[in-house]
Amino acid sequence: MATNAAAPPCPCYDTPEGVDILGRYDPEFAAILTRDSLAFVAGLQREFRGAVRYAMERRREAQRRYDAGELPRFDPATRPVREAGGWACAPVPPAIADRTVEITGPAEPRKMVINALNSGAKVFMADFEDALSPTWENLMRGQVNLRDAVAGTITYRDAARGREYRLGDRPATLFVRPRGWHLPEAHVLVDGEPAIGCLVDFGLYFFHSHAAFRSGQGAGFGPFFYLPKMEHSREARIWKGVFERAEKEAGIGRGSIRATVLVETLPAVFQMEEILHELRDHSAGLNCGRWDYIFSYVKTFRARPDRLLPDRALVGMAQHFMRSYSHLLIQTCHRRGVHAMGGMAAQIPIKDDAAANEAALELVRKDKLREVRAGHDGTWAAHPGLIPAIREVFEGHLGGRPNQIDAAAGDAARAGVAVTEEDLLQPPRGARTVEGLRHNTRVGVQYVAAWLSGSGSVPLYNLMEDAATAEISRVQNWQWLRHGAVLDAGGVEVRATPELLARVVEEEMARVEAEVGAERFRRGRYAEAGRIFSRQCTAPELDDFLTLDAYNLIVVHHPGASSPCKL
Ligand SMILES: CC(=O)SCCNC(=O)CCNC(=O)[C@H](O)C(C)(C)COP(=O)(O)OP(=O)(O)OC[C@H]1O[C@@H](n2cnc3c(N)ncnc32)[C@H](O)[C@@H]1OP(=O)(O)O
Ligand SMILES: O=CC(=O)O
Ligand SMILES: [Mg+2]
Repeated sequence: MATNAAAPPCPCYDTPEGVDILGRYDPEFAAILTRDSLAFVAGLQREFRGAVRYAMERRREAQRRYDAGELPRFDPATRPVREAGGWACAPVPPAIADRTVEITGPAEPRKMVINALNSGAKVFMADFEDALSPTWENLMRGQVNLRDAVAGTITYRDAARGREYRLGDRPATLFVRPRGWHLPEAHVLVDGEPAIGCLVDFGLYFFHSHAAFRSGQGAGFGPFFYLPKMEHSREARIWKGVFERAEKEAGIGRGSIRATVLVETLPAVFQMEEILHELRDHSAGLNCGRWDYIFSYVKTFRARPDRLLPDRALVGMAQHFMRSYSHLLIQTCHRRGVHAMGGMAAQIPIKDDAAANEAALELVRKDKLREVRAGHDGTWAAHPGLIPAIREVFEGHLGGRPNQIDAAAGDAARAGVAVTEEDLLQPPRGARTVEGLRHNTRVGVQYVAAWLSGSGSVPLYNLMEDAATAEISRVQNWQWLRHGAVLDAGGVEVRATPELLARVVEEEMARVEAEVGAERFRRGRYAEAGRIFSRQCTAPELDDFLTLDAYNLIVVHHPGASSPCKL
C-alpha cells in the first residue's frame, strides 16, 4: 500500500461522523463523495457489515467441508422453496423486457462508456468488477461517468484523434455491476474499518442516479444491477436488505430496484431457486457467468486430485457440466418468470487478419446460437463489433419476441427437470498439456501486469481477458502443481512441479518481453506481475482471489484527504 505523504492537507472531502476518505482529493470526486452520499454508504455499512462478515465465514466453512471430501449439493432444508409451484418473481419491468444483446465493459474509461451506450445493444452493463481494476481513480471516475450517463450529459473529447463522443438517440439501458462481497474499499473508512467495496459502488451510484434513472431509462423502475460471485442465498438476502433500505431512504416503491444475479460459483448453482426466492421482488433473472464458474469449479475442488480440469481452452459450454448448468439456469428462471441470460464468448474482433476475424465471428455466432436454442433470453457481447452478428442470431431465433420466458421452449425445457447433482459436477474431459501451463502463465502474468497498471480488461491473443478468465489461469496452474498433474509435452509425459513452473515462467516472461518490446516491458509492471503470479501458483494455500491478494498494491493513501480539515 503506497502513502503519498506529500499531498497537501487541503482541500479535502466533507465527511460525516465516522467516515474517512483516504483517496486523492479531486473536485470532481468531491461532487460524488458528498456528506449525504457518504452518510448513505456508512448507513449501509453499519447495518449490513455483520451479515457480510458472517456470510464470508460461512463461505470459508463450506470450503473446509469441500476440502474434506463433501460435494456441493442441493440443500435438503430448502427443498420446499425449490419444489413449490406457487411463487414467481415480480413481473419484468417493461423497460427491460428485451435484453437480447447486452454489452459489458468497465465503468471507466469514459469514452468506452459512451461507446457502449451507443453500441446498439439493449443493455450496457457498466462494470466495477471483473472488467475494472479497482484503483481509486477508476472507481471515482467510473462514478462520475455513470452519473453523467444517467443524466444524459456524458461527453468526451479525444484530443489526439480530434473526436467528440456524445450519446446517440437510443442509448442502451444501464445496469451496474458492483464488486463482490469479499472485496474491501481501502480508500473509504467507516468507523475506522475499510468499507465493503460493493456497498461503496452501489451506494454512491444509487444515491446520485436513482431519481434520474427512474424518470428516464427505467420508466418508473430501477436502477438496475448485476450482482456477482455469490455463493449462497444468504448473500442474496443481504442484497435484498440493502435494496429495501435504499428504496426506503429514497422514498421509492419496494421492488423498484431490480437485479440480475450472476450464477458464477459452483455452490450457487445449487441455490438458484433460493436466490430468486430471496430476491423475488427485486429480481431481473439470472446470468451464466461462465468464466468465474469455471474458476469456482477448480477452487471448490482444489483439494481433489480426481477433479483436475483439462486445458483451459477445452473447458467450453459443450462440456456436460457446463451445458447442465446453463439448462438448469434456464429452467429455473423461466419457471419463476424472469430472464435467463447467457454469458460471454471470449472472442473479440481481429483487426489485421480478415480470415481469422471471420473465424472468430463464426465461433461467437455458434456460441450464441447454442444459447438461444437452449432457451436463453439474451446474452453478452464483449465488444461493439460483435453486436450485429449476435443480434442477428438472437433476433432471428426469437422472431420479434422480446424474450422467451413464457415459451417453455428450447433445449433446456426439452431436457425436462432432469438436471441432477451428478450432471452439474461431472468432471470435464480433455488433455492437460505443458502448452496449457504455458498459456495460463503467459496470459496470467500479462493480465496481472495490466491490472496493476489500472486496466481490468485487456485483449490478449485475440481474446478478451478479465479478472475471471485470469483466475482460471491462476487456479488451474495451482491445482496442477498441487497434485503433481501429469501433463502432455508433445507426446512425452511430464509432471507439474514448482521447478517446471519456474522454467515456464522464465521462458514465458522472455516471450512476453519479445512480444511487447523491451521498452514497454520495462515501463510496465511485468516483472512484478511475474513474481506475484508465480507466488500465487505455488502458494501452500490457494489464495481466495487474485484481486484480493494483489489489492494492497493498487491502494494509494493520501492522508488528510478528509480529516481533520472539513470544507
Ligand atoms: C468474464 C466477464 O465478466 S465478461 C464481462 C467483463 N469483461 C468485459 O466487460 C470486457 C469488455 N471488453 C473490453 O474491455 C474490450 O473490448 C477489450 C479490452 C477486450 C478490447 O478493447 P480494445 O483493445 O479497446 O478494442 P478495440 O481497439 O478493438 O476497440 C475499438 C473501439 O471499440 C470500443 N470498445 C471496445 N470494447 C468495448 C466495450 N466493451 N464497450 C464499449 N466500447 C468498446 C473501443 O473503446 C474503441 O473505440 P474507439 O474506436 O472510439 O476508440
Ligand atoms: O462475469 C462473468 C463471468 O463469466 O465470470
Ligand atoms: Mg464473473
